[in-house]
Amino acid sequence: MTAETVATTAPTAWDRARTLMHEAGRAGALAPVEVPVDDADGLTLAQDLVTLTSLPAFPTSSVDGFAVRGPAPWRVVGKVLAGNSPAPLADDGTAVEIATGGMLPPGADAVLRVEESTRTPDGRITGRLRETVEWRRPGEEAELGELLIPAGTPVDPGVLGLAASCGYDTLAVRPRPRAAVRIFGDELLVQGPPGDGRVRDALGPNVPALLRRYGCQVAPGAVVGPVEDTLDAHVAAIRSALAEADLVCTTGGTMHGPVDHLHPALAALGAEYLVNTVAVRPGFPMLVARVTGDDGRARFIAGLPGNPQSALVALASLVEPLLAGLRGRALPALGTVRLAEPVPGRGDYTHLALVHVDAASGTARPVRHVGSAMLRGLASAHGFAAIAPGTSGEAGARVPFVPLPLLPGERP
Ligand SMILES: Nc1nc2c(c(=O)[nH]1)N[C@H]1C(S)=C(S)[C@@H](COP(=O)(O)OP(=O)(O)OC[C@H]3O[C@@H](n4cnc5c(N)ncnc54)[C@H](O)[C@@H]3O)O[C@H]1N2
Ligand code: MOO
Repeated sequence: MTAETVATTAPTAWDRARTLMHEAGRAGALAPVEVPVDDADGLTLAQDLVTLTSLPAFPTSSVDGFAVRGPAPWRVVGKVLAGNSPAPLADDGTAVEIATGGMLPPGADAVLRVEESTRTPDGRITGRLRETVEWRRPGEEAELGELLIPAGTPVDPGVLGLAASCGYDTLAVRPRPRAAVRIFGDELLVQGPPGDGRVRDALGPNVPALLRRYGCQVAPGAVVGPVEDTLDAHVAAIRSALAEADLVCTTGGTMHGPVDHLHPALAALGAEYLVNTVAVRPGFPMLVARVTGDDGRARFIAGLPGNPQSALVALASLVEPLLAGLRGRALPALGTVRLAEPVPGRGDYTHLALVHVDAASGTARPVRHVGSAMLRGLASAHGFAAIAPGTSGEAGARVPFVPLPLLPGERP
């Protein structure tokens, strides 16, 4: 389907559109790069994390005390701190003082806790050994060569720590996709209150912030708008964005009004539609197209509708799965919520209804102010409850849930 085809094609079913986007992203997944472990947070593993040593790599005391050999009492013959490589304990009745994390000397057969030790009159130590083992044996956590985490897993601080602890200096990861944003609409103001037919650009601040939360890098200068409402200006704006980005998000102009130039601009750029309209409300005229660069690599253009809530629906429905694919990640799984109140369906379309989720009970309640031109409901919601085509959401029903990319502590 080329961009000459006007939107007379049937809209793609919403769940199908998510899968299509993820597949297209995977087909164009960004090439892996090798980065220092410290720089990998938030990226995606492009290699299996296989441990380079046993964990622990050597037997380590798990308490401060004495590593002993044979029966009590013991003569203290040395000291082992964490980081030392100790000499063997050669004789029964000897011990070394040992710190937590210290390597157990060969020959030691138990560790006595310092607080459970006493001195004998001749200066030896004695005490009753616990039944439990007071050191960690090599390989207890992982054996050398064991697969700890598979490629495709998001890297988070836990993964970083594990990678370092089992010997990695660098990791092969898929980088953050580079995103650019082009805002269309001559009616938009970029400062001051709206009035006299002009509205404030809400998407210039909103879309780049969301793209970052979906894992993109958005360079300074990568957000441009409002772009003049002419076809030439649209083509030039998208072309300059394609030169610097893996994903270009445009806002507005997805319909076929007198100043909606997106479709003709895509045709002029030789773009190929992957999805052109989706059977979802709000957000129906959303689209994603692909162009192949001179370097043979695919780049993507996501046409987000101008109505602000619809733009966000398009990000959550198409762009998030596309980015997951580009980053080498799995299609984000949808959780579910239980509806606290009925939510109407939207006929043949999926209805994405903004809801507030009660953290304790997991139940979802529709928020108010949810017109597609509104942002008030969005700013108080946790995500969208998805009401399938041909159904309506009954109170008590469990339905799929598309979360907004919120951080811990937001929207308590
Ligand atoms: N004849 C029809 N008209 C419309 C239909 C339809 O089916 N038939 N669908 C409506 C739907 S649904 C949507 S969604 C919008 C999509 O329109 P566009 O993507 O072409 O967007 P615009 O026309 O440029 O703008 C729509 C609306 O949003 C405001 N807007 C645009 N950009 C911003 C921004 N950055 N910040 C804040 N507000 C913005 C703009 O002023 C308009 O009010 O089309 C319907 N029309
Ligand atoms: O897609 Mo439009 O969302 O209903 O405003």
